[in-house]
Amino acid sequence: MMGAGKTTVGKELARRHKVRFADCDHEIVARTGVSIPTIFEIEGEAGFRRRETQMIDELTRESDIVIATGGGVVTTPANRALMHERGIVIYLNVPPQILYERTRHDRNRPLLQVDDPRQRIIDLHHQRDPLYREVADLVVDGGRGNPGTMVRLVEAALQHFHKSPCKP
Ligand SMILES: Nc1ncnc2c1ncn2[C@@H]1O[C@H](COP(=O)(O)OP(=O)(O)O)[C@@H](O)[C@H]1O
Ligand SMILES: O=C(O)C1=C[C@@H](OP(=O)(O)O)[C@@H](O)[C@H](O)C1
Ligand SMILES: [Mg+2]
Repeated sequence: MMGAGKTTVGKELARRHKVRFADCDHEIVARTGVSIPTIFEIEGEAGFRRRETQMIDELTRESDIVIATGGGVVTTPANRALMHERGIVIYLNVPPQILYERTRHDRNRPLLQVDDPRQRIIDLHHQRDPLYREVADLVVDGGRGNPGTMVRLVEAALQHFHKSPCKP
């Protein structure tokens, strides 16, 4: 979910393991030359989702990479299939109240620019939680732990996890 720490934790995880890090949103911004809110404004959420699917397809072809997705990536079935087939998918599960506290001052997430962002987060979390669980290989529960703690929880979960390579 937005505010779970995908960008922060993913970057640190990649740094510690000396592999490339890519943030799907940042890659889209770099390619289009405009911000996420501007893409939503001009092309709507549907336009953003098309760009997101294109980027997930590109990034998941790479090896030795940690990819932070945007929180809405799971709403597109094609993305769920690509992630599941090509990667080890980690769901950072963080309670809505903490997600709200972390995102309340940020203006860069168009879906939260509403009258009641706290309720919006509760609703999105409720809708998406089953999808996150469907696609995830690992669920890491995080709440008050700092980013370093989250990175170590992810590493511990990965240590005991082995996924067979995908079939051609
Ligand atoms: N474990 C954590 N503890 C405290 N703050 C965090 C933690 N993880 C992320 N943050 C902060 O929360 C905000 C959102 O984090 P971010 O990595 O952008 O989340 P996401 O990419 O999942 O939306 C940032 O300000 C970040 O510094
Ligand atoms: O949850 C979502 O639908 C979104 C999450 C955002 O990324 P973060 O999860 O990194 O905030 C970004 O992709 C866009 O604003 C939409
Ligand atoms: Mg992010």
